[in-house]
Amino acid sequence: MANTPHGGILKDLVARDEKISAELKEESHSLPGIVLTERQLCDLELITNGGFSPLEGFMNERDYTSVVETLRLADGALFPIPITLDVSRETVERLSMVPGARITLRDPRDDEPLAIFTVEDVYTPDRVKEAINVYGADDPAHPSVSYLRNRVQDLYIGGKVQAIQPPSHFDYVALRYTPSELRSHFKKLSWRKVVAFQTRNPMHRAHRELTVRAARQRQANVLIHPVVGLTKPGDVDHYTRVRVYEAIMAKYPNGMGHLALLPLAMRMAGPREAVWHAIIRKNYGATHFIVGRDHAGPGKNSQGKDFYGPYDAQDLVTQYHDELQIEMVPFQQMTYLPSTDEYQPVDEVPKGVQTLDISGTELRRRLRTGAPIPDWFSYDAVVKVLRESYPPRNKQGFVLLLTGLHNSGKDNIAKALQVTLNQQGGRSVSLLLGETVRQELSSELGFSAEDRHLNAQRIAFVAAELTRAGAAVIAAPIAPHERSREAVKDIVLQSGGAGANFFLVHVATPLAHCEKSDRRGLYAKARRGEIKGFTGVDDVYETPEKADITVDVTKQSISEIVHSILLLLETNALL
Ligand SMILES: Nc1ncnc2c1ncn2[C@@H]1O[C@H](COP(=O)(O)OS(=O)(=O)O)[C@@H](OP(=O)(O)O)[C@H]1O
Repeated sequence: MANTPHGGILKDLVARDEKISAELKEESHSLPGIVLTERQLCDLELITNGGFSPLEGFMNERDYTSVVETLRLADGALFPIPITLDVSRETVERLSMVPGARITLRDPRDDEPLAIFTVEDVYTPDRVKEAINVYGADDPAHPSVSYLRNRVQDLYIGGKVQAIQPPSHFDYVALRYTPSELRSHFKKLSWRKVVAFQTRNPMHRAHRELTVRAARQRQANVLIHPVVGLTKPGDVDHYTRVRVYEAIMAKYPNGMGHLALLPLAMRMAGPREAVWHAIIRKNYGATHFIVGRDHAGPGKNSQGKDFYGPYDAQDLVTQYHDELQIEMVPFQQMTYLPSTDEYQPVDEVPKGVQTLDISGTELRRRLRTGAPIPDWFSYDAVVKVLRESYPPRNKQGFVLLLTGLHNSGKDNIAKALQVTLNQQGGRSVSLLLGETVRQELSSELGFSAEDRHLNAQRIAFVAAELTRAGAAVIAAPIAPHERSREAVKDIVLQSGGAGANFFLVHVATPLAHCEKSDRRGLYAKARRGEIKGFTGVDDVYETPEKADITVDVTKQSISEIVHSILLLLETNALL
């Protein structure tokens, strides 16, 4: 038997409105619409599937103020996190959002109408109070306070929603359960007690041991219920995590555990968030809920101290225990005992018995360097998934941007490097010579500063896509402007995936040499005025301010230069 939903009734608005969804959809086409943010989309999904029961919409001013001040809705029901729909003043005016107005809420990914919202009120939130009461401090080091200050729009609109359809998902569809679906699943399997485990991190053996132990002690089953909506910036992406969870489910005793994904936008609100998580798990039918040490903690504040005490979350959940009607299971820190090859709660290990642990930082280091991760810590299948997503440096992609004057030798260095890297093997090597790019990608561009910048950005786009797939990219445009070279670096580092690396090589061969040895005669043509705006003749080449390495073919042979670039890669552990 699944647990009773919070407030007694599961507010499955999708099921409630199913009979009129076709009419609602028809109506939505003629209504003004707003495109939701990613966070609002996650919130709407949980409002309409019943995960946020007893909510039936976004909070009006009375509920919002009451939640911020007392952790309760205006009718007294416990609900610790404000669920609000923020819009700009301009939108409120443009769409005439007055009480009674109906508005279509649209999916930001495909513009599909998801719900119709009826405006109850429009109000100005007290952001400072919201930050202090909900997150504990008006400190922008807290990701939700920073979000509140920088991303949240001026006004909140309160009101109920009618569901047209749930947001569509194309990833891990079979693992996405609504509260009703999960409840049916528990019923089908005759699960009476279910211990839910919240996580936003990859799971290893210690997590498996602690959840199995929690379930055995209570003769319950386990629901692994990870968040795949929005988590803390910098977390492991959910694609990787779900593959990890799938791998670890196979390690549970037969029939004990079930994996379901939760499309929640976390707020990292520590104690209040733990109470909220308990309510959500109750709505999904769980009878027990594991609350961690520093549960949903955002890390350090701007003074370098933790935002919340390690047990604040457990204390607050305990405080509301009677109302919550879900049993809190305090997270037990598990540690490995090599002498008996088993895990035990840290506080139950007899004095003098050796224990082993690997910290998160150490694990990341081992993944980065390819160092072994022992069997006692994790499972081969889990490590394999993590290694695929976080390849060690010698498998990561990189971009070498060779910049220099025409005929500076950059093309010859690039080609020689390509051959040398191909000889080493292990990565596919791509060469983006200036002239090739001009022919294949930028044939309509000229040599104005703007066109050169655009050309550089196209190179960066291609290079980032290739590095993300683990390739070595050698790009050799003239790239005469600092701004363009910086742009290439930014694009590669931002879009090139977790392990993108960028190096700037300045081929600083003096102009006189470039010109004298130019067998194609381009400099001569430029001097005669037959080519206008030629770099080094009548157009500027800005010397790079921060090259990783500077080379010059009048001082070194091509093979010496290639060797020094290989040493640069070697020093960075990329070879
Ligand atoms: N006005 C002018 N200035 C500079 N270069 C010129 C110009 N017109 C044509 N070319 C030839 O175009 C080749 C490719 O230039 P790039 O795309 O590398 O230049 S840039 O990075 O966009 O500045 C470049 O060849 P490489 O230096 O061999 O790549 C030049 O030969």
